[in-house]
Formats: sequence, structure tokens, C-alpha cells
Amino acid sequence: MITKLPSAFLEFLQENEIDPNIYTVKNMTRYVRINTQYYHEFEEFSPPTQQELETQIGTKLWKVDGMDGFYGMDWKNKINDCLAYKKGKIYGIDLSSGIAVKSLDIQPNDHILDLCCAPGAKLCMISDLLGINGSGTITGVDISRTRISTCKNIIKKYKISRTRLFVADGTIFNIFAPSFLDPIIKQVMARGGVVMNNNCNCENDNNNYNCENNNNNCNCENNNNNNDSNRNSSSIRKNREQREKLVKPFWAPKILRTDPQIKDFRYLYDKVIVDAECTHDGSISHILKYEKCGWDKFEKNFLNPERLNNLGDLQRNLLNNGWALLKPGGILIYSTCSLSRKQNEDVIEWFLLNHKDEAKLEIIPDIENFNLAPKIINSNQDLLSNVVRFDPIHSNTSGFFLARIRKFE
Ligand SMILES: C[S@@+](CC[C@H](N)C(=O)[O-])C[C@H]1O[C@@H](n2cnc3c(N)ncnc32)[C@H](O)[C@@H]1O
Repeated sequence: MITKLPSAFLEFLQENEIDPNIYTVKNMTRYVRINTQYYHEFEEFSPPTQQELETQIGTKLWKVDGMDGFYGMDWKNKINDCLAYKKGKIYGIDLSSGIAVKSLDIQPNDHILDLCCAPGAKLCMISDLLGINGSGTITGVDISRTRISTCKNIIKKYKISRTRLFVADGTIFNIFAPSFLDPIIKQVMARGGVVMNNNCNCENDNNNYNCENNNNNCNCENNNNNNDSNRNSSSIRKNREQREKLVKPFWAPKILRTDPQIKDFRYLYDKVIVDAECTHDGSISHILKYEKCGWDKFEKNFLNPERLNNLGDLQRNLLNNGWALLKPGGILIYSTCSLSRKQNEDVIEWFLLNHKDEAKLEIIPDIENFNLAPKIINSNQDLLSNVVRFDPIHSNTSGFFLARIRKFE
């Protein structure tokens, strides 16, 4: 609980119609989630039971209905010293963030873009829901090299596979989903013998070139029937040039490191999450940190007028670019840990009005099972009826905003 907020922050809250009482709530809940990824990969391990976790953390836990693997506990408990946490068997993630990830409706073959991914709590859960039985992948992007380093450490700790990370500006990032694990390729491979190289979907980078992808599903420039004989020095040079153009990921497992990065609508992402940079005013743990380390830093980092002025543009540009990289029929989640209308409803309203012919705001699935913060009054109430807000007073979560937008087929 925070006893005294600095006046600049109180002014910000007032300007943004945010109730300062959210920082005075006493009985907040801390949430953890079981890292099921661990058990996909290492069958000899079984997840810690509730009782084991209670003993390790030293407190009572409760299961969160409708959210697999989620447990709540009193906020004052810490998990850092708990063995299950140290071993990567559980991670901390707020329930509201969990609902955001669940709303992506992740399927095993989905290629998912996490456009502001660091430090990576949501990415952990995305990976968990993706599982390891399909051909799906995760592409994480963040502008901060330091934060993406943390994300890489998290990926290693939680044994997350098939994820690549890029340090890049999410407003202009333009690398499409990986094609290596594409189901089409799998089918072709199953028919016998075609793998992939850096230039196309086929393994034409060797002397036994036998590309079978002579169809409309292949971008391969060698789509002719004389592949063996036509494999001349100019195609080798092209291959090399193409490879050189690849934007190297900051981190990726071997199979994704040299993906051809094909720019073709078939490699747009199935799901995109834009967990946008924001003022973090809803994140009680974030605000609590500044109470300890000094409000001056908070004012400098988050309330500086230039940053606040540019923030709306940044959020709109992130949303627009995430949308451009989303497949028709795909789902985009826009979320922030701010409760400011300007950073939430206003951004979504602007977006929907500008994408009337291709975007639909959808109901968050199963949202009726959770307590929500009241909606704020908007000029465009009908248009925004499906956005949701969480807060510590009504939802027993951190402050969070969530919108789910579907791209028309
Ligand atoms: C709310 S945090 C994301 C939290 C993360 N999704 C998670 O669940 O752990 C916002 C992130 O956006 C990143 N960011 C800010 N501007 C960006 C930009 N232009 N492109 C990509 N990432 C950006 C920040 O570095 C920060 O890590």
C-alpha cells in the first residue's frame, strides 16, 4: 500500500481520470503460474503440487478458476526464494496479463508476434499455451537491448523453445513469420526429401537440389522444371545476397536463426500482441518500486512532458504496425498497464475508426468469469463496448487495459 503519492503523479492521475484509491488497496493478490513448458520438455518432472508450493512459499494459495496453472496468494509473499521459482517451474504473472494472453486463443500451429515483449512474462505464457506439438513459433520484439537480454535469460530459464528475439523498433519492424516450420513445408517434407535453404522453402543449397515446391505455395525463384541444370553461379550469388540481407535475430534457436524472412502474405502472423509501452500507472508493483527508489526517477522516466506527448503516437504506431503484420482472420491484442483513457480507449477508438472495413472489436472470451473495473464514459460507447479494464479495487489484479481486435478474412 502506498501512503503518499507525489503531487505531479496526483495531477497526472486527475488529468487521466484515474482513481488514486487503487494505490491504497490493502489486500492485493500476487499471482503465479505453473510453467507447463518445463513438463512438455522434461517428462520425468511433474509440476509442483499446490501443497508443495504452499510449503515452499510459506503461505496459502488458491487456484484461479478458469485459468489453468494460475494460483493466487497474499501480495506480501515473495516467490524469489522459492525452489520452484528458482528452478523455473513457476513464474510471476498478473491475472490480467494472463487473461490477455489467453484471449489470443493460441493454437499449436500459430505464428505469434509479441511486439513489445520484454521482460517476457507474457511470452512465457504464450509459449506454454503454444505447446510443442504443432509448428507454431513466437517472434519477440523490443526496442530495449537491456530488456531483451533479460527476456533471453527468461527464455533460457523457462526452457522456452521455438522463439526468436529481435531488438527493433516495433513501429517499423517488418520481418514476417518464420517459414521453416510452415505446415506446407512439413507436408512437402513428408512426401519425401525437400528441406529448406536460406533463399526459399526448399533445400536447394546443395548439389542434390530436388525442389518439389513448383507450385503457388513457394516463393522459390527456382520454380522451373530444370532446377538441377539451372543451378548456375547467378542463383548461388542470389542466394548469398539474400542471406546477407537477413536481419539477424538478437537470439534464436538454430532452426530459426537463418529463416529466409520471406515477405509474402502467407507469412503474416496468426496472432499479434501489442503490450504497448505506457505510463505503467496501473502496475502497483511498478509504482511501489518508485516509492522505495525515489519518486524523482518516476517523474523523470514516466511523467516527463515530452514522453507523455509522444506516447500516444508511439502506441498508435505500434498498433498500426502490429496490424499490418497480422493475417486476415487473425487476432490482435492491444494492452497496457495504464488506466489512462488517452493510452487505451482513445487509441482503440482512433484505430477502429481508421480501419472500419477490416477490424472488429471482439468480446474477450469467458470475461464474464472475472470481476472487472467499471468502464469509463466514452463519447463512442457502442464502438468500445468490448474493451475491458482491470484494477486492484474491483478485479483484485493490477491495473490493466485489454482490447481484442479481429482482422476480417
Ligand atoms: C509494458 S512493457 C512490455 C511487457 C512485456 N510484454 C511482458 O509481458 O513482460 C513495454 C515494452 O515496450 C518496449 N518498447 C518501447 N518502445 C518500443 C518500440 N518502439 N518498439 C518495441 N518495443 C518498445 C519497452 O522497452 C518495454 O519493454
